[in-house]
Amino acid sequence: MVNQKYLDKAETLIEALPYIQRFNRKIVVVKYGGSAMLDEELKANVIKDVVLLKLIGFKPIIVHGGGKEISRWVNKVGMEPRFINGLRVTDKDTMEIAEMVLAKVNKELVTLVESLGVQAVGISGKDGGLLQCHKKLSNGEDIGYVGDIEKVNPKVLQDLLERDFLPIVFPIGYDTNFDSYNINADDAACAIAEAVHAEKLVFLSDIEGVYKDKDDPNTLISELHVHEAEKLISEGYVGGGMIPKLQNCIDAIEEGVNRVHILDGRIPHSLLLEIFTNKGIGTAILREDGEKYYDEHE
Ligand SMILES: Nc1ncnc2c1ncn2[C@@H]1O[C@H](COP(=O)(O)OP(=O)(O)O)[C@@H](O)[C@H]1O
Ligand SMILES: CC(=O)N[C@@H](CCC(=O)OP(=O)(O)O)C(=O)O
Repeated sequence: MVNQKYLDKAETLIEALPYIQRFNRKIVVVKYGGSAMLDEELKANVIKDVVLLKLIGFKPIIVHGGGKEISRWVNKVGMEPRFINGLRVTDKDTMEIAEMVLAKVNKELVTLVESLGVQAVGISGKDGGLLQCHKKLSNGEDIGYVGDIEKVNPKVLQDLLERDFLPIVFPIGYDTNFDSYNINADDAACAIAEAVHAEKLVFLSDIEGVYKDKDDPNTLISELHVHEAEKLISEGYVGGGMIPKLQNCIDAIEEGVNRVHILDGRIPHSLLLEIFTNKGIGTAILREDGEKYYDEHE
């Protein structure tokens, strides 16, 4: 008699079959940032998940941040990190630090992927003219070299995917004068997902998902249609970094990305759990005609 433990394993693999079929050769953009980047074990788990997606035939692209690491280095040189509406005030020195730190983080991620036997190429938004931007103002205020993405040239990503590399992107771009700009990583992930017509965009965040009441973790919302997400923003149910994150989710859906998800990057393997099971973790943002699964089935 075969041990039940092994039968359960086989069952788990079979359960994943429809999801593997659905996403075969499809592009999945994973935004990786926040605290999940600071913990080495979590980082290794996230990278293993993405490598697994790649090896079973998905086409993942990682877009990463590293805001906390940038702040650490800004502090190290005796400066004080400053944010306005979730965006880093970026003077020339901060710009230099941000680019250096993100490039370092980028190569660490490339190394992790390569060590698992998958070929990765780390690039910034400057490479191949991927992210062209102009200065972004915050409510009319100049906050330095912060970029608003104007144009995405996805050719470099398409070429890398075509040749079976796993692209890993960090959010620095330039304007038409070739001045460097620091771009919010959520904005970069959203713009890239739209430009490559991703099937799915996943934000690995520092929180479970979107709460109806931002101070009450018992109010996690599993699924949101675009108009409901807009209402949460306009009626003040979401605040802080969740406002631009949710707005990016709405934009991605409106620009044709099929599924957008906010997941808790602190939960080990949250990415795999979301893609391969119907356990419904985090918050899914759905097109208006997208059927809600959990309301209807649970
Ligand atoms: N309704 C809400 N639901 C969830 N998070 C919220 C809500 N309103 C405000 N937030 C805040 O938004 C934060 C997530 O945005 P952000 O810090 O930019 O994420 P990350 O750094 O992971 O990209 C949460 O940690 C939380 O403090
Ligand atoms: C303009 C701006 O704020 N850029 C971000 C870029 C990194 C980022 O977004 O990192 P997380 O995703 O880890 O927050 C910053 O300097 O922190």
